[in-house]
Amino acid sequence: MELYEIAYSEQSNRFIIPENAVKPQGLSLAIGFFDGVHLGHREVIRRAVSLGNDRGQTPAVLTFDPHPRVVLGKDQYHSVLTPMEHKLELFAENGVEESFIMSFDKAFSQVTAERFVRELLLPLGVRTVVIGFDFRFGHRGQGDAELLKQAGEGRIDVHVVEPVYRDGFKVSSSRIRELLSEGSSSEASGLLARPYEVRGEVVHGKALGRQLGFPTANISPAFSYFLPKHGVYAVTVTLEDDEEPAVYHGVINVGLRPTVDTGAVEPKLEVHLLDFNRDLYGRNLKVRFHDFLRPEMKFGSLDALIEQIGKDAEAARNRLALL
Ligand SMILES: Cc1cc2nc3c(=O)[nH]c(=O)nc-3n(C[C@H](O)[C@H](O)[C@H](O)COP(=O)(O)O)c2cc1C
Ligand SMILES: Nc1ncnc2c1ncn2[C@@H]1O[C@H](COP(=O)(O)OP(=O)(O)O)[C@@H](O)[C@H]1O
Repeated sequence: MELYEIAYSEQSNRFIIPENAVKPQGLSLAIGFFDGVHLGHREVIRRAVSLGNDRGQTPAVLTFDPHPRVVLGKDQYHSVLTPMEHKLELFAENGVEESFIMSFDKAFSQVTAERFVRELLLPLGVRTVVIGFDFRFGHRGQGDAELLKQAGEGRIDVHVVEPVYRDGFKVSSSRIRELLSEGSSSEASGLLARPYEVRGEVVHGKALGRQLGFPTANISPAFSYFLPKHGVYAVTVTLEDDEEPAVYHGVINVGLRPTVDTGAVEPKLEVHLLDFNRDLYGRNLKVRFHDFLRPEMKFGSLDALIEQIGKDAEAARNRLALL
């Protein structure tokens, strides 16, 4: 998949479009923020890919970085379900051949919807656009499907994907956040069409884990992730830099470790891999959350904690055997 970065220059009052991004055969473009790349997003992307393939246009995605809410100051501590690097992988897996990352800053947020169409989409050679039912773009979100059609002057065929429902709920990034914060990780996986994933590097902890009989790799998240409800989960783990990445089974605790830490405010992610005994310091891990096993608790003694971790490991083993 090709990747292009697009910026809006406040100084010259125009979009900076890489020259090789413009393709004569035209683009079939899905536009959106796509946090989570969930079932609804996949439908938007799938439609752009299949229309592109039918029409001889290159299937492409245009997305924004960072999230508009962060730049516009509406959400200072915004956390994401899928950082850009992961989103791009999911786009490629779904048949996208070109991705455009529009750098979202204050200057771009002032650009009108008409100008976005005339000065970016048309010059890029966009012939087909697919958006979700609630997608808005341009200054103050004034752009919608109707405006896209008008500003495209008949040269852009616009498709709107209707909401996708699951179990009576509209699939959305906020529904997925809600499910994750309730510990409903397997329901969240259903909406994501994959288990929720967090990536990060293994850092040193208090070296207590080995003493307890359960070494735990402490993960420092590589991005500002939305974290699931504090508690214990059955997880699968891949070591990113392994030549032939194997999938390991494990059990993770996400939380403040009230038994061993007092007054911690930053949640920790600590994973114990089953049937595994290797040094992981400095390695990059991908952790996939399967079942929620139990909430985090404060134990009266380390022995009680150790006993419970043993049970958690067995529960994870049993759940993951069913995968
Ligand atoms: C499966 C699992 C479950 C855990 N559950 C809890 C818990 O309920 N309460 C708690 O205070 N700590 C819990 N912990 C965290 C342990 O207290 C922590 O991993 C241990 O103290 C090791 O610390 P270290 O990695 O800094 O050496 C859990 C850890 C694991 C691996
Ligand atoms: N089965 C395993 N699961 C997780 N980490 C393991 C495992 N076996 C060995 N390790 C290693 O042990 C480290 C964790 O040991 P621990 O005593 O909990 O120390 P700390 O939490 O201070 O890093 C991991 O970072 C990893 O390098």
